Amino acid sequence: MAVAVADLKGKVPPRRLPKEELARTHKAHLKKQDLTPDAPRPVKQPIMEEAYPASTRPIRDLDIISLGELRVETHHRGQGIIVKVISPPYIGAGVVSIVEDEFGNADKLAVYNQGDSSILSGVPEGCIVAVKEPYYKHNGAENDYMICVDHPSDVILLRFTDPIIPEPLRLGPLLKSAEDWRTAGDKAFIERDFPTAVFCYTEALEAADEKDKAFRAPICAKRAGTNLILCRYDTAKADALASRTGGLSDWKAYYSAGRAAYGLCDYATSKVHLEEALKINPDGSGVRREYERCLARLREEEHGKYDFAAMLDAVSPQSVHMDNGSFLRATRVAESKHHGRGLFTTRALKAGDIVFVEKATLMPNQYEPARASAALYAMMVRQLCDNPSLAQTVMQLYPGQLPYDQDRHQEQPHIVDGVQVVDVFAVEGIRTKNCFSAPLSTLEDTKPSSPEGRMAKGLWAHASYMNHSCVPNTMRSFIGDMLISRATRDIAEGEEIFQQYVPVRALVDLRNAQFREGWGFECGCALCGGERRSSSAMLEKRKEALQAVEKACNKKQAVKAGKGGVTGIGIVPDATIRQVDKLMRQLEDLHEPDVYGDLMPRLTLIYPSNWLVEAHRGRKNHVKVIKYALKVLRNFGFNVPRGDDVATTTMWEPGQIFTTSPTALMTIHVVAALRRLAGAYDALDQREMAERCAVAAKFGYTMVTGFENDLNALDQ
Ligand SMILES: C[S@@+](CC[C@H](N)C(=O)[O-])C[C@H]1O[C@@H](n2cnc3c(N)ncnc32)[C@H](O)[C@@H]1O
Repeated sequence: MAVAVADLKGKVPPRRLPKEELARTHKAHLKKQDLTPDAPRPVKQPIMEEAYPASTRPIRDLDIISLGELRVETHHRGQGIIVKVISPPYIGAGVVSIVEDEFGNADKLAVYNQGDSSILSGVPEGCIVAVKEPYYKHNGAENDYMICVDHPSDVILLRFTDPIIPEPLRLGPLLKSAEDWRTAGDKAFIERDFPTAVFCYTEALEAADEKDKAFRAPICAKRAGTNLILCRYDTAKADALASRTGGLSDWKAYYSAGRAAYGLCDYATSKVHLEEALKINPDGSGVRREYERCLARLREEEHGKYDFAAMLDAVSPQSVHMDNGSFLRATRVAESKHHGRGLFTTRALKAGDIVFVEKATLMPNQYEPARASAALYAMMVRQLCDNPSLAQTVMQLYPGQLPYDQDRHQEQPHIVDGVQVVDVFAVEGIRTKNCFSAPLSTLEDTKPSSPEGRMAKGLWAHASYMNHSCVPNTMRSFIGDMLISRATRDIAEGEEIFQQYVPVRALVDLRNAQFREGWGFECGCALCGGERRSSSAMLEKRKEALQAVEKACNKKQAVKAGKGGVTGIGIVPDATIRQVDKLMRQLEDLHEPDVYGDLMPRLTLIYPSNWLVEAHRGRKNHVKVIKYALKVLRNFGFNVPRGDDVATTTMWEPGQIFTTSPTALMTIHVVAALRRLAGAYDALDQREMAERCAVAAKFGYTMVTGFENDLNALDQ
């Protein structure tokens, strides 16, 4: 009779599939395996409800148990297993292999989240691995269980000579000498099997005499080069420096170390190494080129000056990783009164100024919405395993609530048993709380013709310290993997800077539900704080009034208020316009003066006021276009003239709205409204006002797209 799985939790199963049956089924799976080399490997994203911490204990501190002692649905804290892999791998979202312990017990081992740079991404047959604090899982079918490894640092590839390996599993050295391992490494390198090459070079170094510098140095150099190819920059740098002999060829060691530091975006260190290389080899044109490139990055870091137009030219769907440095020095991380840490200015900034420009810490070139999140997660895990210094930066970011304590503020990389500890649940928490969606370029994305939703997901570690506000003082834009943050109003030195995590919903309760759900906070910005003072009866009335006015607008063609701002809606009957106007006035009356005053944004009114701009534009009623475009600006919280009289509306300076509106919300729709104003003033022969509005629109468009651009892009 089958035993209920729930009854087995925490117990050794009474029966497991015998080794022969495991091997037979595995073979059948292997036969069906699709080994198309370029097919994207599915990613097993962690389920946060099942979160458990990565092992942080060295294998030598754990009690080694046999497979026969594994208990179902249990994390074996304080225990570990050592097993030999006795089957080829089945490669899917993870790698499934059959393993055997020293007593001849066999089981299935599923290893997830190993990157391609690791030899364990394929868990080769014959290798001996230790699994630290394993989880033993019921696999669905009767008597079918599996050891599941989510955290990549929980499985360790043991060296064949490691004394921890029990006698029956010992193979003895596979190759006889350090020279043999070096040759095997060279062969693997030529075959482009880089993880195996690194493994063999490591074995060669372990087998070689510690004092034999002449033998060791070239192997270190080869391992450095291989690690550079694998983007394992920390070890590449260490290997490169270890390959120095004090001779003339040391320029190569410094050159490789410089390139590795460049790969880590540590341009100051890169410069130091490249200067050493140039001292030895002043004529090396490759080194000189690399050095010049490094100096250009340092200038960007120092001055924040970029050729954005050239960057835009360089970006393409195939090439999104820009060769640029990050300008971060106008901001710094400090404690925030809103939550944890925040970003603060180190100098006063003017509206429109660059606040910071940051190259993505990690951003995969994946713009398919269905794949973008998984691609970022997989990249984070892989790169963090491969580069401990990067792990140190990323693991300090806010991970949200995990069911266990996680040591985030590490002074040093957390390396145990020679590998960086990577907790995949913490990584996933960090991803969800800190990542941004990024179009290939914001400029392209503002064009009405650009396709919807083509966004990559990325992580910008510095920007991650920014807290949210619904009426923020900065806005972000993208060119490839570069994030550009600009001030939307004047910001004093030492002021906290905020951004909108997502475009905010008009109704205070709906948008806060989204913040609670996505990020676990209630927004305390001026707008949310103010709107919470409205009675719930008033909130309800506004909701109903908004629905009524939206319904009236949508009776005719909806205003396309999408990415490119508002686009035309053709000729709308007078009666509809009158009805929308009336409903909008009713909605306006539901905004209490003591909550909204003259300048607090009234987000529910933006859609109908935009609609009325377009409706009057369709009828060439320029006076009304001006009236409603001014309302759009007012509803975003900008300080603009009130009233219907066009004469009074010639008495204002559109360029100043960005400096006189302390709680305004800057969006592409503001640019669109300024543009409509320019068009209407022009049609009314008020050239100077038209020009001023056009200049203000262009200024706003710089904030939106990150750099100066022609407004005509909005018509494409
Ligand atoms: C990207 S992090 C921002 C940096 C974070 N404050 C820290 O200490 O690392 C996002 C998290 O910050 C918090 N947060 C952001 N904006 C907030 C706000 N306006 N009020 C309260 N908490 C906020 C939320 O917990 C959110 O999940």
